[in-house]
Amino acid sequence: MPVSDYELFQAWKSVLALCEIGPGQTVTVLTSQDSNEQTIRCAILAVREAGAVANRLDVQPTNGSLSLSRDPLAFVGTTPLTNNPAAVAMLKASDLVLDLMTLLFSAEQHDILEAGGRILLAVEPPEVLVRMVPTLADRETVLAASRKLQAARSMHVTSEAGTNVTFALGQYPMLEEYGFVDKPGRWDHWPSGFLATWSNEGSAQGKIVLAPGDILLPQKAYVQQPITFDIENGFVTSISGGFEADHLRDYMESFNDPEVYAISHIGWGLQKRAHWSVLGFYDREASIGMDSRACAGNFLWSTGPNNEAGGTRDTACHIDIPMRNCTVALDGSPVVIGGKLVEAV
Ligand SMILES: O=c1ccc(O)c[nH]1
Repeated sequence: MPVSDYELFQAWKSVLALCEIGPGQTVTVLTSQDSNEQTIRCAILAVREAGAVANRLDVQPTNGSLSLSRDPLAFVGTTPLTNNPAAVAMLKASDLVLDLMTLLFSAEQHDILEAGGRILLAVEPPEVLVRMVPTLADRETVLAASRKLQAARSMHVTSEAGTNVTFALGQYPMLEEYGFVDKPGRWDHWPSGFLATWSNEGSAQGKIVLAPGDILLPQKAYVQQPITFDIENGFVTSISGGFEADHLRDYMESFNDPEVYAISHIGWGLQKRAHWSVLGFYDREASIGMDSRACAGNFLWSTGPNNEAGGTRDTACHIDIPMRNCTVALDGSPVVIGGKLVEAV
């Protein structure tokens, strides 16, 4: 169901205020062929309303003939900024980049952030953006959880379906996603509301069992039958189950890259305005599935790259797997029990 330009304009206004955008600053809206026209229009209006310079950089799409999925997060690493120094220079010269295209997991995103830039990704449909406009309370929730994760040296995840996996922690930074970029060098994603990190290299050990209703992204599917992942020394060593396991294996094997089986970010959802059921109401290509990634109480793990965290793995294949009904414990202390957040007392 659509939202009006007025609603989306107001949402962008509040996001830009949280990003502390004002007169004297320059914002570049980065777009490509799949960018949403209403989002572009309302973002630029809101930037001008804030008194900042509004530029638009439209880049040519890439990877279309390489990726087996049209989801922008299905094939990561190379982007229209790869080997495009003129475009990177413009974005580095901007105080804020509104990424309506998807740079996530690219070396160029890293370069721009390293140079002190700020990047806010926003590619979900306008009504999803409006429903989950970020708030200062979202930031407090994510940062409070992050303080616990930063202090932890191990994460243990279990479920009645049979998941029993451990991760050593401490080698990599936090991925704190609360929907706005309030300081130089920061990337964030609107909508979001979840926390993650990467497990220490080679440390993930155990088994993850998907139960019916757990989600595969970019497949945008609720699994209907169990899928079992054996995990040894930080890599998935086997994927077993029925048709969905075969389909996932076939897709990952198509990259012909052993790094696709590496464990990527691990964490849990904190956003109470995100809902598990949303995926079932959207066409596969209409959304990238942020409700599934952010909904409060999920255990979100993933496979593939760790360059986002300063690691060396930059495989193009990234699978995000949000799970229900898990118990997530940090050094033995649970933050999620049976798929429900442990509310801070
Ligand atoms: O916001 C995101 C989206 C996808 C992902 O893998 C991480 N963070």
